Amino acid sequence: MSPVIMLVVGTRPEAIKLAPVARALQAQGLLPHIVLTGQHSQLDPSAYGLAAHRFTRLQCPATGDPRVHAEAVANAIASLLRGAGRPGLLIVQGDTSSALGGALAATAAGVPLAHVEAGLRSHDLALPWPEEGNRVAIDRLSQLLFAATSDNAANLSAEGVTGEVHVTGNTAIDALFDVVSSLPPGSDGPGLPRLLVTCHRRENWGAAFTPIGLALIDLARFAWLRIEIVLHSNPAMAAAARLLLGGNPRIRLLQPMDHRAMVGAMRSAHILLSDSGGIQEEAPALGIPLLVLRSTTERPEGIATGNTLLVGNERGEIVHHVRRLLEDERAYRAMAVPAFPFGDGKAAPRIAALCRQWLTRQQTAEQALIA
Ligand SMILES: CC(=O)N[C@@H]1[C@@H](OP(=O)(O)OP(=O)(O)OC[C@H]2O[C@@H](n3ccc(=O)[nH]c3=O)[C@H](O)[C@@H]2O)O[C@H](CO)[C@@H](O)[C@@H]1O
Repeated sequence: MSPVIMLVVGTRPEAIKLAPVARALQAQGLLPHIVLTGQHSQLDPSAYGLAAHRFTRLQCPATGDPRVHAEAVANAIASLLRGAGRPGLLIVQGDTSSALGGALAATAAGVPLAHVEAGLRSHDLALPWPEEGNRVAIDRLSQLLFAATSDNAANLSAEGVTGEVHVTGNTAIDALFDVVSSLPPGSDGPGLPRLLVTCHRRENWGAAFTPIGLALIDLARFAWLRIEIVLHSNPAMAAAARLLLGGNPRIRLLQPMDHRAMVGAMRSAHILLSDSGGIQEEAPALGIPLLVLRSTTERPEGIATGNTLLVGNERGEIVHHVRRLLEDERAYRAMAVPAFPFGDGKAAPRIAALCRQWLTRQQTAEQALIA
């Protein structure tokens, strides 16, 4: 019987980034077992190709305190691991409380742990919170660490992690390429310049969203600028956006969309304004300038290639940087050259091959012990 590989999925980005890994593991003759934690309760596995695999749904919806949620996920997965079909490897992705819960459960059960998107660091435990602390802890516990970039691997080496580190690229680019190859050619044409916005990070919740919203209202005075904000499944963020922007005829509020529609929307945008981690990886590959609504990032590679720029969440700064890109053709073009610092779209097959090799080595070592 081929080894079972358990993959923990709690949120939309984890589904997007682990679906290519599940497919690649299957191609290696391994058996993916998707564990849906319920952190994003509306997550539909079939929307990401995950329903093709064996999957188990846990009832661990996100809670106000991510530490409480991580513990709930850890307990739920621990009981799974005590049951039949103990996996040869448990894989988590990124930095959510679902990922941390999976890592804690695997470690407690003595199940080997692999981390996809290992080594991302803002080097500030308070920002983003709790993600920076989650990913440091997960990396400390992992036997296999799949770093997207050499910068990420250097972070791991500096921390003296004990697991095996491999630079593989980020599977976000695998997923992006899959989607782009399925989209009709070209975008919806030049049209009016489109500013596409997403905003969901904890540090931009509540009152912190106000300056961002006011900046969009300021920018909406340019009648020739089409502004669209894609709402997030997080009810707090959607409510804040509706309250501040809902009545503005020049700002369209869009419902969360599936990944294919989102990539299509990003590809036809003139400028992206977002606090998203995944969009920081996708924008350079799409060649769409991205202004990041954060004061720090664990993805400095996109800044180094000139595709992304940190603008924070101050009203004046946001307006200034959007206007600069709209009015300064040279500045715009400098940010609009496609670049691939986060990978070549082949990260998932690399990760799957490395998992296969690691399992084979483990089996050989165990047999040698018995012999
Ligand atoms: C601190 C931090 O940065 N943490 C990140 C956070 O993920 P995130 O910030 O990337 O989260 P989002 O922005 O929600 O997702 C983005 C993806 O969703 C697609 N999208 C967007 C809107 C929509 O309507 N439909 C869509 O399909 C979009 O194209 C993109 O691919 O947690 C992940 C898991 O641990 C981490 O990996 C990741 O570091």
